Amino acid sequence: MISSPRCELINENYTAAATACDNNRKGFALTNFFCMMFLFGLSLLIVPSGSNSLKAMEKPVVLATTLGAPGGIYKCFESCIERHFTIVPYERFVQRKEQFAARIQALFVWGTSIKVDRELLQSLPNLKAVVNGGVGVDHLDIPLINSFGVKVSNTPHVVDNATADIGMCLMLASARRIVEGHNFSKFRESDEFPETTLGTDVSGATLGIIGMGRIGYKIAKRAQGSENEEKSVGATYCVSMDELLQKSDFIMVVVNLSPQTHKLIGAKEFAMMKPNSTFINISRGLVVDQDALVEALQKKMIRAAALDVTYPEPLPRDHSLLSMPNVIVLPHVGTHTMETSQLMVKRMVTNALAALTGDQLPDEVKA
Ligand SMILES: O=CC(=O)O
Repeated sequence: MISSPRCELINENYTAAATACDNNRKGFALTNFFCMMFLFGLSLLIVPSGSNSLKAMEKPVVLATTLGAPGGIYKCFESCIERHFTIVPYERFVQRKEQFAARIQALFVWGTSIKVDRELLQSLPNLKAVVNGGVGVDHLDIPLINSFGVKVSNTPHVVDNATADIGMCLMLASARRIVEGHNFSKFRESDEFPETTLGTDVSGATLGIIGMGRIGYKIAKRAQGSENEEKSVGATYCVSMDELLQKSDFIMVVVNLSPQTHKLIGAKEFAMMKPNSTFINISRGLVVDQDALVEALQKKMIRAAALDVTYPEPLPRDHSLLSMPNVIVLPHVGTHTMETSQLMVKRMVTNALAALTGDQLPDEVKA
């Protein structure tokens, strides 16, 4: 077991983790950039549906981008928003800007579904808040948005469990070659599963978590399954990032994207990993040097990779990562459960209402 000075383990604001990150990537002093190793048992070292006109509208008007395809699952959440607001779908806004622009008071965005740039901000003179569904706000230029007198919020806390779950799913699925087995069963070209390689045990393995904020902690809980901060989860703070990379069987990246974490994991880091290790990314694609990841896999410096996030998203169809049987790639669905999405929409509504009444936004993200 390895120990280092105790850090503030649970960071109440996930986004603050980046700010708190050590700027000095060289030598990897991990002051606030929580890095854990576990030995665990798994030992851890619109528009309102009918009307086109806004004349008769009494509720405040918000601009909303669709979650998924237009008319897709986002529809389920409209009623939650429409209880308080009249929704102008972004697609409609684009066609009839002059009709809607002056009335819009809040902008509901999901990740990169819409570019909140100067041009858009200039076109919305009465905008008070950009409410983001999800915790990561790396796609938003907060200083720019704030310079228009517009506040920004995200949805921390409510995404933690779903995101931790996807990390565990990816770890288990990669370790036990679930996707390969599934693809063989469904699409097989011969009747023999190509056991050119075997899976690897999760029980008794060491999981290194890079980014010990709320989500990292939830992952630790799942991996260990017991009770009191790091002790309870069987965690040991690494003295250094190098140590984590060298000793972990599974390395899971959970940091948010910031200038300090951009390409945090690159050739040097992959070179330190064990040949039987599995690399898992549930944060943002740009936290990893993807070319270095491809090379590490091609040269068998690591066993496998499992990614919920890439850059770009989705990857081009001919991207090397997509043709590797030992790589799982998901389309960034870490928070995509019905329950979590519903909680996110509720938080977005709460934040938008606060902005409109001039109250403090409960989840305001400051630059
Ligand atoms: O990617 C998901 C989020 O930022 O919550």
